[in-house]
Amino acid sequence: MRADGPAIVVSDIRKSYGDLRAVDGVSFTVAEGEFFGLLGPNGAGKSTTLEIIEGLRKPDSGSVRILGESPWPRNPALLPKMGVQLQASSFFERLTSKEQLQTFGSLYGVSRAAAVDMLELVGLTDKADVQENNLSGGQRQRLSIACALAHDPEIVFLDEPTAALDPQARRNLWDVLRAIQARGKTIVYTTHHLDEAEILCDRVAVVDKGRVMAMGAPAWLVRKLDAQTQVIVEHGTVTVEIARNLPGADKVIDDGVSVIIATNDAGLTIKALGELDALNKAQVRTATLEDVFLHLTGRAYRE
Ligand SMILES: Nc1ncnc2c1ncn2[C@@H]1O[C@H](COP(=O)(O)OP(=O)(O)OP(=O)(O)O)[C@@H](O)[C@H]1O
Repeated sequence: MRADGPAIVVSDIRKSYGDLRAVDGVSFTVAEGEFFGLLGPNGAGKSTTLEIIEGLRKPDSGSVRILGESPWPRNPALLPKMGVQLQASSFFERLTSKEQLQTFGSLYGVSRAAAVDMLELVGLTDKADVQENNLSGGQRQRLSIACALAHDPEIVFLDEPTAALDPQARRNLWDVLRAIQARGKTIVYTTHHLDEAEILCDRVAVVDKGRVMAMGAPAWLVRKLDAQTQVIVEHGTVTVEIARNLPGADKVIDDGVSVIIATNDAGLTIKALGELDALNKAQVRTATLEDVFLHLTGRAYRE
């Protein structure tokens, strides 16, 4: 039963492997059309959480509802509504990109033309007749996302789709993910790239050691930290003495290249620097999700 409720409801799921609590009481909801990120370092429990939600793994306890239904035990009614891309993608041998998509699509009775449309969405139209083994890593990743979308599901699960890609391929894939969301799909994805999650996700759950440490819009999580802003001006522009006396300024460091001013009121500090004509080449660094992670766990984030 479901009357426009959330697309996904996860309630207190747990999964242990022997003594290891891989998922230790995780709960969250995802709204329809939302881009939701599970993020955290390697081994945090993201994949296990995702696989439980996808109905690929049975939780020790807790429950999951997808579009109002339970994905476990295997629920055939849900399969056409879900697109799943696993961390290790597998393709049919020796088929071209187009044939891969048509084959995946045919499993769900999708027309050959509709399946091929997905090639355009992921920017692979010009590789339609290229065999999968001749694609680059980034292109193969895009093909595997297209295969997860071949049957036009409502919800798309992507496990580390940007892992192992170079920075350029990663950015290209961001455009693909945004295009998928623009089609109204609900996206749940895992990543260990905090910068990427900050840019792409409507909301994130920061996961560490099987637990959700914080959840919300990235900008909200960062703002809630109430961290200092750093205003960085070129060395020689202002002296440390002057910088320390600027309104809002707290700590000041001169490292010989820059004068770094940690401020509690960036607006006031920048205004005063402007009046001193000291803003040429200035940079402003605000807190990021990395600072949120550090604050939550007491350890620096390692990708
Ligand atoms: N089948 C399994 N048997 C035993 N331990 C497992 C199994 N699957 C996962 N684990 C362990 O559970 C923990 C969580 O793993 P999981 O793959 O969910 O983390 P993750 O956050 O997705 O990490 P990664 O980004 O490296 O994939 C890890 O310590 C992992 O070694």
